[in-house]
Amino acid sequence: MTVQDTRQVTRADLSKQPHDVAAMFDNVAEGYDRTNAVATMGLEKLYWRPATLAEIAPRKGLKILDLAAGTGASSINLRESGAEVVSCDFSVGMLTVGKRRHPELDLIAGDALRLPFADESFDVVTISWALRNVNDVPLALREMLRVTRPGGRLVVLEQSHPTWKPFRVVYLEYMMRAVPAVAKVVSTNPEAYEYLAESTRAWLPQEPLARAIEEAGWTRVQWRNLTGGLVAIHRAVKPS
Ligand SMILES: C[S@@+](CC[C@H](N)C(=O)[O-])C[C@H]1O[C@@H](n2cnc3c(N)ncnc32)[C@H](O)[C@@H]1O
Repeated sequence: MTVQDTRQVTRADLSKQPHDVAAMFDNVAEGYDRTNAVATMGLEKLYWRPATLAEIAPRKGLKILDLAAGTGASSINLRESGAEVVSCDFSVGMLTVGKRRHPELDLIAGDALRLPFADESFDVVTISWALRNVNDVPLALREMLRVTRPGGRLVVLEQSHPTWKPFRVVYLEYMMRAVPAVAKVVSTNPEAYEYLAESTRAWLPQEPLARAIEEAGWTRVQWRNLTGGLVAIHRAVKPS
């Protein structure tokens, strides 16, 4: 075992090394759902997740992959619709908490860059607050395309860039810098929230992300801004 293997990784950096990202989420797993609720001032539960659910339009008969599903917070409502839901993540810590909170979920350990699923296995693939964390976004988008059936859909929920410039500057330059301070009060691992803020500031705005999705082979790419672009939902279809 190397020194690298034994150290406690409390946060990843913008190179998003998979080992560091997984270890960071292992460390925040227990408090993840609570910190999310506080840091988003309830918007996550009240608005952003329901809006994403509406885009996915889950129903009985659909087979849905919730990629990077973490503690299952993004999967549970999908499952309640009667759809068949597979939740995949590479943080065993997040999956362990997810299994304890939602024993009914079908949780599978796997890497977004090398999905453990056959081609064309799913009707819909969705990924919430996680595409930003992979270190090869085009490869992740191609992997999601591979496991989706022709005509199947992609739905991505992600932090984004506010559309009104004055607010964008305040949000990205000031409010994002306050996230670690809030996390110090509500999280046992505030360093991870420094990463959240940095990765949000460095993340692709709406249009470049739409282009990246298209370049990966998806068609009919569209997006919808929520709360002035604080988050955005991108959707696309796999060519038939
Ligand atoms: C911010 S959490 C989001 C969890 C969940 N989707 C939600 O909406 O609450 C990001 C998740 O992405 C996972 N993740 C990041 N990169 C990944 C990868 N390459 N493969 C699988 N999971 C990954 C992390 O382990 C973490 O659980």
